[in-house]
Amino acid sequence: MAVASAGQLNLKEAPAWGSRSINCFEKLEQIGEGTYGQVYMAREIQTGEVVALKKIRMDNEREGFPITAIREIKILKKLKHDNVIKLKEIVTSPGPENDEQGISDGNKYNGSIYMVFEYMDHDLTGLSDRPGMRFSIPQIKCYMRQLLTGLHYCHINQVLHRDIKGSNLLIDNNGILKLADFGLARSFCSDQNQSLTNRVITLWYRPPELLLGSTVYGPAVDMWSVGCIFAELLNGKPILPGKSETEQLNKIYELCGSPDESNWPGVSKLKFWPTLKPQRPMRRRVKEFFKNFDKHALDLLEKMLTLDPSQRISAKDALDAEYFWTDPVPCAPSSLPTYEASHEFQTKKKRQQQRQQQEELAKRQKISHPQQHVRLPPTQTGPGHIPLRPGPNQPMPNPQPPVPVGPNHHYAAPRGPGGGQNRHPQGVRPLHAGQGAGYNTNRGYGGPPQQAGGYAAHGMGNQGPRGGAYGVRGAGYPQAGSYGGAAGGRGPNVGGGSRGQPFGWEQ
Ligand SMILES: Nc1ncnc2c1ncn2[C@@H]1O[C@H](COP(=O)(O)OP(=O)(O)OP(=O)(O)O)[C@@H](O)[C@H]1O
Repeated sequence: MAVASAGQLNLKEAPAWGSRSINCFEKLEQIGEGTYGQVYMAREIQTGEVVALKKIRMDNEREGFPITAIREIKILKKLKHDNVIKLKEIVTSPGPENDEQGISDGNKYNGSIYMVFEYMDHDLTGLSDRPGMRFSIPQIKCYMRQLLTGLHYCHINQVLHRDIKGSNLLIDNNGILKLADFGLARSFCSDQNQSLTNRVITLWYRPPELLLGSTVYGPAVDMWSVGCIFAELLNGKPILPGKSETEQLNKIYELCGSPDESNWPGVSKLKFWPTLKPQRPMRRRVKEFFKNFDKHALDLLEKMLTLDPSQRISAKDALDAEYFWTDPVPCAPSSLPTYEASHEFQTKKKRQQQRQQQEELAKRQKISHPQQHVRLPPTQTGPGHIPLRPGPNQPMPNPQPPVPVGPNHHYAAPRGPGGGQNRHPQGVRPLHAGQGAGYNTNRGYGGPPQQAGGYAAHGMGNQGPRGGAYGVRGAGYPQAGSYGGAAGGRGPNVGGGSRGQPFGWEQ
């Protein structure tokens, strides 16, 4: 697997704009709806190849072509890795287009522009939300390792993703996971304290340094999000589903303890410290909240959810963590089961329809408790396998739900070496407001409601640094147990990346 050396990217080179028309493709169905525009599954007429078309929304753009799209194209043209989505080409439509209802897309620039991507069968959120879906521990390890491998590649190529969340992690039916949606990504210089906006990353996955107003930062911001995804996979639902930035920080304090100058030197100098600092000292309770996670999973999680970004584990070091090297080791992607296509947009739509039907039924029956959406924790068996009977390590109900994630939440029980459990939600996207903060890492790399607070919500081979082979599947693990929490959908993109705005000034 290609791991590019630092400096390999030339982000200044203009992307090669496609000369082909959208008419070379036949749209099959809509699979995504983002701040950016719609995403369609489509077929290339000549070759029959199935692709994903992402339409670049122009209607909000007072300043011409959106800078986020320019960044995404430039960055994706240069990133070439099995765990990063491949941008195949750009195509244009000759004139204004109509949607399925025949309504004009309102594009004052007449033509539309589409990014053509390789098609991926699922996103992690859509896959997780499939009814009855449960991941196995080797499967979670497999996804986590691919996520870290792709992110490590981005970081050594001086690209920050800045919107890691389940719906931006695409998975195909060969078990390959790819990082997607580079609309908020930025190139960064590890040796310069460039100021970047702190209004990035979907709220639930946003690290404390950004919430506290830091504008000089680096790869550690993505590693916080990875920690949230990891815990969510093991936990069965999002771990920090804040509804506002203040609530988000409070949830972080409750879980990770209160930051202070002793555990995070410099924290009290951050812009929003005076208003958003913890109201009382709180102790770190990660181990307590997730006591059913196995030891190696917890060790790694602790290092990802480290408050001080300069002490947070890097993607490279995470790949070396014992977690990935103890049984059950990550399974090979090709050994994972295949699933019917599942994208967040579709699973959400299906859920909405189901809810409506249930509400109607309840109205008719004068009962008002429509069923909540439930996510299941991981199994302890092989990938994708649903045991018929719970095993001895069935997850125990948490006596006191640690993180305010929802009613009836049960955590999966610890299992043998290396186990975890999982599942998750989503968040909101920040608007780029403005600048960035410092990032002081000692490390090698240069080191969610959906909108809140005025933001627009809106290979494998995958070997880690140790290069080991995939191996053992975790056969014979006991089932992780039932998971009762309501998944609560994907959270607010509160303050996530600012996509729907004029962007020229955003960092
Ligand atoms: N290459 C692809 N293959 C299959 N599905 C895709 C692909 N790219 C995107 N999608 C689907 O479309 C959704 C939205 O895509 P993307 O995140 O790139 O758009 P966006 O406008 O930036 O959305 P958001 O504002 O939610 O981040 C994804 O979550 C995924 O379900």
